[in-house]
Amino acid sequence: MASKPDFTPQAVSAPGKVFLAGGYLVLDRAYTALVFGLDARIHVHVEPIQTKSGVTLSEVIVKSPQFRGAVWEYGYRLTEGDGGIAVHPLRASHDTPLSKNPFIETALSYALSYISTLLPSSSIPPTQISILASQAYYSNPGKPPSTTSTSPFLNFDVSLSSAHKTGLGSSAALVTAFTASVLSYYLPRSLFDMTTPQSQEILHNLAQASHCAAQGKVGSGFDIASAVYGSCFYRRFTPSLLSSLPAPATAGFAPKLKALVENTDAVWDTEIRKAAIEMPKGLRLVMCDVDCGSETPGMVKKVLKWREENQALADKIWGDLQKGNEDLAKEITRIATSGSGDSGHKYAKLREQFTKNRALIRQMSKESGVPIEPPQQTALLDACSKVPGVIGGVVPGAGGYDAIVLLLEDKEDVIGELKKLLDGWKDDGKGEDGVKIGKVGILGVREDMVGVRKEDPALYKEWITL
Ligand SMILES: Nc1ncnc2c1ncn2[C@@H]1O[C@H](COP(=O)(O)OP(=O)(O)O)[C@@H](O)[C@H]1O
Ligand SMILES: C[C@@](O)(CCOP(=O)(O)OP(=O)(O)O)CC(=O)O
Repeated sequence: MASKPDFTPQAVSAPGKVFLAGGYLVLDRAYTALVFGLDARIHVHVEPIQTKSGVTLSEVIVKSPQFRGAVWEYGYRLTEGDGGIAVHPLRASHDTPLSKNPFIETALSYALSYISTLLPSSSIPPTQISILASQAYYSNPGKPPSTTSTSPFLNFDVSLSSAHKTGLGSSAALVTAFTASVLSYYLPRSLFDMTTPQSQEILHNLAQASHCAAQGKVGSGFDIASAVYGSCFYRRFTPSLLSSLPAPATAGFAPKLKALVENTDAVWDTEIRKAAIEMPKGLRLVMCDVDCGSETPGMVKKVLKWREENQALADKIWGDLQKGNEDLAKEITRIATSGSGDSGHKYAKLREQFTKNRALIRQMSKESGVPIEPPQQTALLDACSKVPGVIGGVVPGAGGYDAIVLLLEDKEDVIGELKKLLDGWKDDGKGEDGVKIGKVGILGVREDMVGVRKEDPALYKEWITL
């Protein structure tokens, strides 16, 4: 077995996402989705553990230093019966409560278990891992860590559980960057090199498996796919391909995980088309965070139940939307690759496509009784779409009250006008559901075509305390 001669710090970042088209449809393999990676990233840095006493315990310490009290300590050991590496949370002292982070714990146990199938367990020494996230993932205002700081990361000065998420897919970006940095740290380049398609596939499969396990459900996986590959056209994997995987630390977990990750049985049927999507020069995405107290749990369940009970009508809407989504992607990419025409005319078809797709989403909303594009969001999207230079917009992903995404000309005056509209935006209170939306703010993010990426470990100097 080839193990690494030395362990040098490694760092990897992965992007968040915005789902421009294909929400709900993507849950079914017969349909696809159009998802953009964002320039908001989660970074993970891995280095040898700094022990004061010189005693080496099988321990991994994970810190998220932008948040209060965000430290998780884990013990790990190789289990019998090919169960892989078991990871168990440790208490820093007897009187501190155990703090859980299922995404970290699961990503760690899956990554170490996979590594244990390639290296002897004596080649898995303890490490210290730090997580750093872009401001845009949270709406809490951050502060520089010191007055002389040059770091791009901010201190949120709240606990992670009280931070307010903006919905860019933090757990998927975290699991992807975490898995990639741990594999890059322990494995020699001959076994894992993130720049190769083979290693990206290994990363994708491993991150999908651990993200699903941590979430306790098999989602469509679009958020992991975009964290690994960046902006793409996505068709999901068959959900049952994960069902034969035993739980970590139970007999046979490690070889089954290896076969799944390396796709030995050719079970993965995910389709990721990067070439199908390109952002035209001079256009960009803008995401707006809508302040809204109401949350709508179970939207996905309700939509799927309605679809099951109204197959014929649902098939018609799903089919029309699929065509609309494909046309949208084609038109965006056509403009990106041909680029001709004056700007007013050039975007006419694209504008029309947004309008058509939104009408179908509203039909889906109305028929299923689920507020995917509720009237409050219709009013907001209509007003934004009238700002000169804004081409169109949609409620991203599952929809609801909490966000919109707009495609617009990347010019300061267009953003300026949009900001003016949003600063003065007031819900007219006419929504029959009684939900009133509050302030609407522009998030500091835009699309990014690049997926997972190696970073310079020096970027985190100010955050990594000995
Ligand atoms: N910066 C971070 N540091 C550590 N864990 C994080 C961080 N950001 C997100 N997480 C983990 O991801 C979880 C949020 O995931 P989830 O609820 O699925 O939201 P999202 O839609 O942003 O993915 C958090 O509870 C935490 O476990
Ligand atoms: C409904 C969906 O198709 C899309 C949900 O998209 P969001 O962008 O709303 O995603 P979250 O990160 O889970 O909040 C469900 C899915 O594909 O998993």
